[in-house]
Formats: sequence, C-alpha cells, structure tokens
Amino acid sequence: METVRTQALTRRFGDLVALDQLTLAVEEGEIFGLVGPDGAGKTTTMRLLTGILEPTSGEAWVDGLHAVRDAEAIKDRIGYMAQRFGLYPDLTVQENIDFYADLYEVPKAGRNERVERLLAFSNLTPFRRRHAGNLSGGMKQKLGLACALIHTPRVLFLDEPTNGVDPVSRRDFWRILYQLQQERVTIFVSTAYLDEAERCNRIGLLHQGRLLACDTVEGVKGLLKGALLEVRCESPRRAAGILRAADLGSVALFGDRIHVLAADADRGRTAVEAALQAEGIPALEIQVIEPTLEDIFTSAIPEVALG
Ligand SMILES: Nc1ncnc2c1ncn2[C@@H]1O[C@H](COP(=O)(O)OP(=O)(O)OP(=O)(O)O)[C@@H](O)[C@H]1O
Repeated sequence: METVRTQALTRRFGDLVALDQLTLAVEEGEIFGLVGPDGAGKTTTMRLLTGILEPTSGEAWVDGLHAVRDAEAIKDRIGYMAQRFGLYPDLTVQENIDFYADLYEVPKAGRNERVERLLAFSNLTPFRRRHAGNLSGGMKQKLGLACALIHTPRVLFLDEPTNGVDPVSRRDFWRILYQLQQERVTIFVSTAYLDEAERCNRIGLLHQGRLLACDTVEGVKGLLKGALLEVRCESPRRAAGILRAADLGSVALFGDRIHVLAADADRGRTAVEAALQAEGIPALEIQVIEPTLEDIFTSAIPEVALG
C-alpha cells in the first residue's frame, strides 16, 4: 500500500521554482530518503507533505489523505520533526514529552506507559529530569523524535534529523528508526549526508528542485553510464584541471584522487594517460572503481539528469 504519493508536485516562491514536478510514491513501512544538497528543495517537500505549505500546482496524498483538502487531518496522523524542532530548553526531557502529549491530546489512559516507553526507546530515561537546553546535540534529536512519536503516528517525516550530530549518535538514531520500521511505521527522511542515504530502503535524489533519480541506492548508482576511473598522480589539482580541459568526461577531485567518468574504460584510460603525460604529470595508477553516491552528485549530475 502506498503511504505517500505525489503527482507533479510543484512549489514556486516568486520566480524561484523550489520544487519542480515531483512525482514519487512511498510504500507503507518503507524508509525513504530524500537526498540532496542545501537548497535542493527537501524542506519545501516536507512542508508540502505535512500540510504546512500549499503547492503552486500538483497534488500529494499522505496515508490516503489529500495534502491540501485534508491538511488538518494529516497533522493528527503524522509525526513531523522539522529542522528546528520546537523543544523547550527550560523544560525537562519529561516535561517536553508531556507538553507534546497535551498538544496532541494523547488520552490520559495509557499516557504514562507511552511516555515511559518512549524514554526507554530513545535511551533518555536516565536524563528525564535534565533540562532540554543542557542535552547534547544527539540527545536533543532523540528527544525531538520521542516528542514526534507521542501520538503513535503511522507516518514519520524527519527533516535532516541528524544534521550536525556526531557519527555515534547518528548510528544510535538510525537504530531507533529501524525499530520503528519493524512496527511498520513509514519513514520519510531527508538528508544531505550521502552515507546516511545508504541506510534508506529507497532514495530520491533531489537537485535544484528536480528529482534526478528515484530507486534503491544500488539502482541509483547503476544509472551512471560509462566507466568510473580513479586516477592517482602528482599535483592532483592541476591534473584535474588538465583532464577537464581535455574534455574526456566529467571530472571530480576527491582529496588526492581524481574521478573521471569515461564512456569506455580502456579508451578512457589511454586518453587520461596521454593527456597527463603531455603535461608532464604521469599517472601513477588508474583503476576502474564502483561509483559512490558522491560520484553521482559531484561528477555526474548532468549525465544522470539526461540519462
Ligand atoms: N518561504 C520561502 N520563500 C522564498 N524562498 C524559499 C522559501 N522557502 C524555501 N525557499 C527557497 O527554495 C529553495 C529550496 O529550499 P529548501 O529549504 O526546500 O531546500 P533544502 O533542500 O531543504 O535545503 P536546506 O537543507 O538548506 O534547508 C531554496 O532556494 C530556498 O531559498
């Protein structure tokens, strides 16, 4: 069953098209990642799906409800953790959760058990009396998640939930998301972290408001046409400039390695060697490698968009 569906969903702000004809579907119980750099349109999508913002054109449905006509009903049915989630720093962990329980009118019967479960679930039980303002970044995000879950939503929208959180806390946070998935909660999460994208069941790559690709991570990587060559040599920055000028395919610098997306592995290798040799920078090593999502974003956006 589809839990989230959008049809040519578009939002303009004046002349700027923040989201351009987004069409996608997310199945019940799926962890779907909307992946893209700052300004790609992730927050706009979240706000459209959660009934906070109205589209300029196009439509969306969440859990069978229409994002514009049923916006109020959607808000009761979903959990939404916005980027600047409203935690109250002067309230304790428990008081913050209680506040959201009141806001969502969670029935008093069974409420205490629910709060205890969420505290345990997010490993915050020992910190229940600590002011939210004194929590670490990772703990704040977990508290935000606990608050967003207080009314037992079936669909969870998380806008860059681990932004600025250290890797260990991020892993913790994802462990909680996988537990929720086992309870068949549908999770729609946005991220600019490509390693985090790899944790999702399926991803949509968003760039300048346009969906470039939507598939499993493996499927998206498979969209890259041609052979990806990794080149090692002296003066990599200068060498990358030479390869760009030689127009051999898209070129990106990853630390001291250069990635070249060539149409053909053998011919690409020969051309790279010749171009560098001519400028007095011999290639020390050239190997064909598997693309990462970063390759898709940094070196191949035009190719993917066209492909
Ligand atoms: N209320 C608004 N008024 C005008 N422009 C807006 C508004 N909201 C978003 N935009 C613009 O729309 C584009 C998409 O923004 P959006 O916040 O959706 O991107 P994002 O992928 O979530 O990035 P970030 O992680 O930086 O929030 C940006 O160019 C942004 O400046």
